[in-house]
Amino acid sequence: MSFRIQPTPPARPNRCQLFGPGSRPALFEKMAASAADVINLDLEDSVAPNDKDSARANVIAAIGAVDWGKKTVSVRINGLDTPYWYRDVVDLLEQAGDRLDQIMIPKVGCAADVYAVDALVTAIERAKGRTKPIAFEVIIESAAGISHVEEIAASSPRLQAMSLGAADFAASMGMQTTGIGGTQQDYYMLQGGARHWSDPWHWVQAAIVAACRTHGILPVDGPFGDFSDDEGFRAQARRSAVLGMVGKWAIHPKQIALCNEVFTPSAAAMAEAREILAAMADAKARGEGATVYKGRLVDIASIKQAEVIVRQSEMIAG
Ligand SMILES: CC(C)(COP(=O)(O)OP(=O)(O)OC[C@H]1O[C@@H](n2cnc3c(N)ncnc32)[C@H](O)[C@@H]1OP(=O)(O)O)[C@@H](O)C(=O)NCCC(=O)NCCSC(=O)C[C@H](O)C(=O)O
Ligand SMILES: [Mg+2]
Repeated sequence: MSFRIQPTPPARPNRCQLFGPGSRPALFEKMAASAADVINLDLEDSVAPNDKDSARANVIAAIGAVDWGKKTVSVRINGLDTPYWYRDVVDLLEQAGDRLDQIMIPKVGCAADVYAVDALVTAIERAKGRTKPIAFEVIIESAAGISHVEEIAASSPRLQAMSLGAADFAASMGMQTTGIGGTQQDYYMLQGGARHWSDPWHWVQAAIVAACRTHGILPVDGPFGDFSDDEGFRAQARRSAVLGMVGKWAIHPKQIALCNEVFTPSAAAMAEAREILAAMADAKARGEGATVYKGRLVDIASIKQAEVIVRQSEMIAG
């Protein structure tokens, strides 16, 4: 146990991050009208190289023109291994108005990647007199990224969220799959001739959650490619929520309600959390640190567990 108090992550809903290509401006109003908490306007991998300049211009215009309501507005810039990223940052910071909340940095491999973007953003903010600091979110989607996940989580006070990008991650790791997240047919164990599927994303998600929780960052699950498979999405999202992730990406509007369903504590979960808090308040009044709730042990750690559910629910309710 450390004497340091675990930092609290940003208190904003992040159940669903809806992506849309910057090269499809016809989608922007639909994204704004959706029930997603975070909007990710993409300049990176959903935009073809010939469309990079026009996509950037579309996004800058839309940030000011569209009514985004209370959503967090984030733009995914191009990777630091491309010739596009510096122009993304310069044009966004110089031309987009204050409605821009966040920049998403893809394919982060080490803390210095975030430092480089931070230096450029800081210089432009000062030069242009921008008073609202731009927040960062990063994607862990490479072998280097997961190897350096803890230093990345500690890399900048601007950093608010960290996502797993399962597609690029799989490619970087040389994983034998073309699926984006979810069950992998060949990842199973045999017992008595029966196949038991395991979760190849589990270890990387757990590493991301631990790094995020250590540094007060929101851990987020990335894309689930098969947007026709609602049950597959739910299963993946539920596993992520149990591991401590606060939300997931939607790459199609069909997935927004699924995200919100899984990452909003249910009425039953809330009722149980409140009952545990009440049981522990009674125990405290009796001078006890532990008691029995529905036939099982609850103690002072149970208060913290119940408070996670209550805080999530209250924050979402606003
Ligand atoms: C996946 C899509 C290309 C599908 O587009 P489309 O064929 O137009 O879908 P539908 O015809 O089924 O659309 C039905 C209606 O919904 C609207 N729509 C579609 N997409 C969106 C959206 N993203 N936001 C809001 N509204 C949307 C359509 O206009 C239809 O509306 P209507 O006609 O009025 O009924 C497309 O969804 C898409 O481009 N999705 C986002 C792709 C993206 O951004 N990808 C990047 C993130 S994933 C990634 O990069 C991998 C990651 O980095 C990793 O490494 O893992
Ligand atoms: Mg990617």
